[in-house]
Amino acid sequence: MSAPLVIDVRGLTKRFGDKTVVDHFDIAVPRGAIYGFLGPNGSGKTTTIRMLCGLLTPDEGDGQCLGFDVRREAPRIKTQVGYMTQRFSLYEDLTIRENLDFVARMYGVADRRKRVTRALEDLGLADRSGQLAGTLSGGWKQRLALAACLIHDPKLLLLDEPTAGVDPKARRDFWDEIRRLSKAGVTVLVSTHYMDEAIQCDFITYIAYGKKLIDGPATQIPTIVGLSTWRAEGPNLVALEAALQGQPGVAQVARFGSALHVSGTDATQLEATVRRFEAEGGQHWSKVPAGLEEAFIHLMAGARDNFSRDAA
Ligand SMILES: Nc1ncnc2c1ncn2[C@@H]1O[C@H](COP(=O)(O)OP(=O)(O)OP(=O)(O)O)[C@@H](O)[C@H]1O
Repeated sequence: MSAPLVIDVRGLTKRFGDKTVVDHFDIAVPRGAIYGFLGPNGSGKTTTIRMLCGLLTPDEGDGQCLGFDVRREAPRIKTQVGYMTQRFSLYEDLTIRENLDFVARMYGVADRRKRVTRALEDLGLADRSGQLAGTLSGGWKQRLALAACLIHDPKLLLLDEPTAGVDPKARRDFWDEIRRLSKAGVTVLVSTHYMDEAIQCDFITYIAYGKKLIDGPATQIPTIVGLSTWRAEGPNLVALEAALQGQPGVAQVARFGSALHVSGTDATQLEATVRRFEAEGGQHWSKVPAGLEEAFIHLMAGARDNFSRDAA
C-alpha cells in the first residue's frame, strides 16, 4: 500500500499585483518522503512553501497539508510544521540555548528545559550552548536553525535552501540528518540548487516561471525527459562547443568540469552528429547516462520558449 499523502494540493496560484508568481501548481508528497523542490531563482519556490504552511493564502487552488485545509486551517498546519527559512531568522544577540528556549516557548513545548537540552545534544551543540548565535559560522547557524525547527517534533519539515553557502562537510552532515529524520517518518520538502542534493531526494518537482515543468522519482527524471547524452573529452573544447551548436540532434551543449556534455531528445540524429565529429579526431567521445542537470537545462530551455510565447 502506498504511503498516505502529507501534502496534497492542486491548482495552487499566487499573484502579486498583476504578476502570477505561482501558477496552478500541484504537488502530492507521501509521508516520510524527501521531496526536492527545484527551479531557478525567482521561480516561486518560497512562495509555494509559504502557501503550504499557511503563511500565505493562495489566490486559487485547494488541498490539504497534514490533513488540514490549506485555506481554512492554516493555524493548525503551523503547529505541526518545521519551517527553515532561506535567511537565518533566529536572534543573533541571544545565545544558542536562549534561541532554542524561545522557540520551544512559542510552541508551548512540554518539559521545555529537558527538550532544549536534548536538542543541543542531538545536534552536537551542547558545548556551544552559551555562545551568541550571531558569532556562529554559517554551518553552525544552519545546525541551530534546524534544531530550532525540530524543537516541537514536527511531522513535516519545509526547508528553503537550507544549505546555501554552507561548506561541503556541513552539507553532508546536514543531509545525513535529513535522511535520519525521513527514516523516522518525518516528511521533508526541501528546496535546493545543488544537483548532488537533488539526487538524494526520493522525488523531485521542478518549477520555472511559477509553473511546474516536471515531477517524479529523482532517478527517473532524465528518463522522463527522454534525453540522450554524449561526453566529449580532450583539447579544443571551446571550438568544439561552438561547432556543435545547431547541429542535427543537438539540443544543448554544456560544460561539465573538464568535459562537454552534448544532449538531445532524438538519439539517432544526435549519435549521427557525434560520430561525424568523432571521425574528425581530436576528442574522445563516450555515451553517458543523462543526469539531472542536463534534464533541467533542457526543461528550462523549453520553458523560456513557452514563456516568451506567453508574454508575446
Ligand atoms: N511579497 C511579495 N510581493 C511581491 N512580489 C513578490 C513577493 N514575494 C515574492 N515575490 C516575487 O515572486 C517571485 C517568486 O519569488 P520566490 O521567492 O517565491 O522564488 P524562489 O523560487 O523561492 O526564488 P529563489 O530561488 O531565488 O529563492 C519573484 O519574482 C519575487 O520577486
